[in-house]
Amino acid sequence: MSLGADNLGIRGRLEPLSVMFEEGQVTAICGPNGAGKSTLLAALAGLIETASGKAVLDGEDLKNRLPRERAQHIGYLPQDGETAWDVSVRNLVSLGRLPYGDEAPEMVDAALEALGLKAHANRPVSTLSGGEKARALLARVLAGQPRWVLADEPLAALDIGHQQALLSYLRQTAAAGTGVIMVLHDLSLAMNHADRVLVLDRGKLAADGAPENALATGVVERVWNVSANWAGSPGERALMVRPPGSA
Ligand SMILES: Nc1ncnc2c1ncn2[C@@H]1O[C@H](COP(=O)(O)OP(=O)(O)OP(=O)(O)O)[C@@H](O)[C@H]1O
Repeated sequence: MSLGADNLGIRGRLEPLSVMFEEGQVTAICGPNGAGKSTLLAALAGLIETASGKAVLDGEDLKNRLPRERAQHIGYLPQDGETAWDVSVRNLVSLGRLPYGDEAPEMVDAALEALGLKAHANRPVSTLSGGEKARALLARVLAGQPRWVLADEPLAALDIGHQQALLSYLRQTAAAGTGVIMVLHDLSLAMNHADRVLVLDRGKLAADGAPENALATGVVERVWNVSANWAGSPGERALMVRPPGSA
């Protein structure tokens, strides 16, 4: 059971790269703005036409899978996700069951619970705050119980309490065998919560490995062009970034 990129390239956005992801792992994709993180994630979900190579699911070209089958395996949360209709939160989350053609209320309830949305279930999505809406969109993905969760900056709009709750839920999901791949800008969260980190820089893979290696100070300084060092101990690291020109 695997998902990966086989010499996958997107002209002008991502140099051809080959990488395999493992189920049961939480992988963070990091890198500066424009590095190609969203492009890679969308290509792994089969949503972008590739210039070279392919996305591969269980050894087979993802293009050969029917869209419905693809959606059953891969749950994709885009950056700045939008909702097409102003439905209730519960109905939005139920849409995550579409690939299965059922409403599986117990899975919808579990997703609402996991994202702390039970109290909001009957509210129209248009009345939610930015962070609540981000959680509702992620709950829709989780309600489908995909084997792969591909989430583009799922934590960006969340307060620190909801960030931690979501990270621990994703960790549990991974422990149950799901592959979690997420784009993260917060390098401390990636360092403390990912099993593996991919660093992209200007469309190329700059580092790939355990967080302590892939996000080593030298990599951070070179790729993000900042002066930085890690404080704290493993699992509780914080990135200290110094302003340009300071000693
Ligand atoms: N639809 C598109 N057509 C052409 N170029 C695009 C398109 N979307 C993104 N790009 C370009 O591809 C490159 C990679 O973009 P991508 O969105 O993957 O970066 P990112 O690492 O996710 O950045 P950010 O951190 O800003 O979200 C950028 O130079 C971007 O301008």
